[in-house]
Amino acid sequence: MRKIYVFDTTLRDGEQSPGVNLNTREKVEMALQLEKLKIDRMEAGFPAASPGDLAAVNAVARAVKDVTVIGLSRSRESDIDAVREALIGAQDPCIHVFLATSPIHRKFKLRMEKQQVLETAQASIRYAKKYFSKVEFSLEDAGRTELDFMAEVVAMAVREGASVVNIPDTVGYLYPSEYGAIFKYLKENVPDIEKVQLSAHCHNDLGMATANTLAAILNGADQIEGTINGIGERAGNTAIEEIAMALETRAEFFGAKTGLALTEIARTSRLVSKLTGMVVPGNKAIVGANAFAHESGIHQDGMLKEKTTYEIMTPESIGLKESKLVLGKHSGRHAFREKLMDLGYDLSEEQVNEAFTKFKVLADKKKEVSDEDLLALLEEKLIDTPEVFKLETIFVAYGNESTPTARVRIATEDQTIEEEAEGNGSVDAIYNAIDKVSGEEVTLADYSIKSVTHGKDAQGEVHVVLSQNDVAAQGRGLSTDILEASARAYVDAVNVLIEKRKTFSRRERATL
Ligand SMILES: CC(=O)SCCNC(=O)CCNC(=O)[C@H](O)C(C)(C)COP(=O)(O)OP(=O)(O)OC[C@H]1O[C@@H](n2cnc3c(N)ncnc32)[C@H](O)[C@@H]1OP(=O)(O)O
Ligand SMILES: CC(C)C(=O)C(=O)O
Ligand SMILES: [Mg+2]
Repeated sequence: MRKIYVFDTTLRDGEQSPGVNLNTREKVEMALQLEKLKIDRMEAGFPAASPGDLAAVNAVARAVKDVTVIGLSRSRESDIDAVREALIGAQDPCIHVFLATSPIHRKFKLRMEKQQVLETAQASIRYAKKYFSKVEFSLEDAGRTELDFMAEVVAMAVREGASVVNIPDTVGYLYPSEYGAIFKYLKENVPDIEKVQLSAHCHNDLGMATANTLAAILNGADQIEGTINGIGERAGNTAIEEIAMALETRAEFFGAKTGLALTEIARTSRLVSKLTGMVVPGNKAIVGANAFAHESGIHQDGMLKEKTTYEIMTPESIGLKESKLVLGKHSGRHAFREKLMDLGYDLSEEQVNEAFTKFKVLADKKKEVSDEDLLALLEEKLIDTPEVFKLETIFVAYGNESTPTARVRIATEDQTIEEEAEGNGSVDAIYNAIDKVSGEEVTLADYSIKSVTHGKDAQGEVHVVLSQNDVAAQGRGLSTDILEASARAYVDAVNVLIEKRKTFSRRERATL
């Protein structure tokens, strides 16, 4: 299998993303992660840009051990000197010199004729070769350069001893077959072309950076340049993770692979996003949050039966834990039942159907139904919580100069129990009395009350959350009297808690 060298320019072209500015510490942190990803070459910055960038490139050069560290330079001696200074201490230094070759850039930007471009590039490669054994030369805007002139410049770079010649589609203008054809043309028309590695460097202005880079590989490119998450100037650069996974997933088609440690992809992507502040879109290939998430019922059913029905690569292969089945309005019963099992609810067919109907009503109102939504849905008597305790009566004695006292009568399956207790307030007294009846040791984790109708006789709804060890349960009580609503909510939560405890121990037994 042919090896494709990976030239990462996250720290240089990636940093050219508007609004991104990495300090030395951040560049070093990223460089060390890129080293773990096992990229071959790393462009750490543009030392002539500022003293800060020069220092950052130097810090990276000294920090990484197993990667070639590269500094970018215009075709000017002063820029080359800046790279020399920046790469002091690098284990394997390389300089990247560039000059634009297209008619538009020659005429308007450089104000140079073809001959002048050729001579300037030649002089800079010669100067760079005095100090570096590895020199990469880029023909900026090669994509819009006349083929014969491009071949002339590439031939000169080969003669001058460049180790890599890069053919950038600087403005993301080309279509894959056109870009691929350039590599084929150079291979066939430039003498001694085998003495250099040919490199592909694409931008994503028309969304074709990945396709163009793959076309270059199919036509003999030895190296690809890109960034993690595809960040970079304007619409960004080729996303390295997309190339690596395309080659991996379609190895039989491309016959080439990178040497990347693929399981470091997700971690590297998260770090780049964190340090640059550039959020990865959910639908971004490979590293977007939805890249391994499935929402629709037919897909989820397929996934549950056989993952390869809807996944061409595994989340594990890029260092993620597992695929996600997201519950939403397009989901079906298979995924719904699976989720209930995950949450510890082993329900009958009839109960699942009842819960599923209510879930669809909720899913119509919400974009995504979370685990918490489902738990609330289930606890709202979607499963019949058996009433272990049934509140029959309460009596409360309260005076502002006496200790509140409550008496409750509660029925169980085979008896009726009455208990009395005092408390700091009326609700506290009621809850102490209920605790005496149930014998459960619980903590009141939350208590809230709201009126659900209007007027003086409004109904009050009390919501409580009780906890016991790792189990939490919610209860609701409704009454025109808030003390009764409080008592009902508490008894309801105790019943839910007892039922949940049973479910959890069933599940634990099942996993033993
Ligand atoms: C396609 C790419 O991504 S190329 C890399 C782009 N990255 C950057 O530009 C980031 C770093 N750049 C900078 O910090 C600044 O532009 C600097 C320090 C390099 C130069 O700043 P200044 O000297 O103020 O020049 P400025 O940026 O305004 O103009 C660029 C000059 O370089 C010239 N130039 C552009 N490319 C090259 C080149 N490859 N070789 C030689 N000269 C070049 C331009 O023609 C222009 O020259 P002029 O002043 O004679 O007209
Ligand atoms: C400096 C060069 C290689 C570049 O980034 C481009 O042409 O896009
Ligand atoms: Mg670029």
